[in-house]
Amino acid sequence: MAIELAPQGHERPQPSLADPVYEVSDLDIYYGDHKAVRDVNMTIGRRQITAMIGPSGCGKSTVIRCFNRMNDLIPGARVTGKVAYHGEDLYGADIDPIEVRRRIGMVFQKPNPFPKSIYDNIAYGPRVNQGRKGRLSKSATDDLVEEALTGAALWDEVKDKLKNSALALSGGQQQRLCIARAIAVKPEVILMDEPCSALDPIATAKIEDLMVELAAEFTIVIVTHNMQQAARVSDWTAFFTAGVDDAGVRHGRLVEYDTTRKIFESPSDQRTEDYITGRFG
Ligand SMILES: Nc1ncnc2c1ncn2[C@@H]1O[C@H](COP(=O)(O)OP(=O)(O)OP(=O)(O)O)[C@@H](O)[C@H]1O
Repeated sequence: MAIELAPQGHERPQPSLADPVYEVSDLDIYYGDHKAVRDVNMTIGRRQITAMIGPSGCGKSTVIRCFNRMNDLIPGARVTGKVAYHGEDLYGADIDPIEVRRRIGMVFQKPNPFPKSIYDNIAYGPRVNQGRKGRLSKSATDDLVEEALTGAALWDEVKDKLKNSALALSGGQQQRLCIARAIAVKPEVILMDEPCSALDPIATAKIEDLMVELAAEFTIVIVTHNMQQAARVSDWTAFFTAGVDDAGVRHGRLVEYDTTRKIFESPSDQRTEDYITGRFG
């Protein structure tokens, strides 16, 4: 299978971890007594696009949910090891997980707009964040809505129907709306868990282009089942797999993490090579 790396028009700077956003060390993640993922060590760089790939059940979603403490919402989920965010322990006692989730945006597999107008979907987050500082003025809100929809490459398609229900948009438009809603609160990081798996190839291509554009401003981590997608858009790729230990227990683990070029052109680990060449998974 030929895998195309960064097609024309996707010009990205050289991959760099010089400015780390996350430093993950010896991370193990449990659901109850089951250690679902073990020994994750990786650094995620600012304004890099980092893809997490691997066969079903290897723990990609479990790991990405640790990057904004979404796992806290799953009963029995807990972590050991460290997820440092700008050097600070994201799981430290003084860290407010709600604030974490406000600062680190997330886009899910299935577009999930609120059952509100397009405008209100975008205005909601900035209005909540404004909170006690008083109401956001109409013109400031209008500006924020336009800026976020433009940033998510949706403005031209919706600018004449901002009061219409978001649920009337196509799936691809809804997903771009969800991205606009995420960027409206000006996060530093956007986590995307299989953001294109419910979309057709044209809508997928638009989201891929958008990811590359957004990476000029945001740090992006994406889980994808689609290796071609990882190869096309990401700067760094983490390959996970699941294996059974001596006690017969199945754990997900990070096999190899490197630049996307290295992972797809000359992986160091045989398991990575088998996966990307389609011999496994
Ligand atoms: N909410 C949960 N409660 C208990 N176990 C879970 C939960 N979510 C995931 N797991 C387990 O954790 C392991 C990793 O699952 P996870 O969904 O993170 O893998 P994945 O690589 O994202 O899979 P997929 O590609 O199929 O989405 C699996 O063994 C799964 O059964």
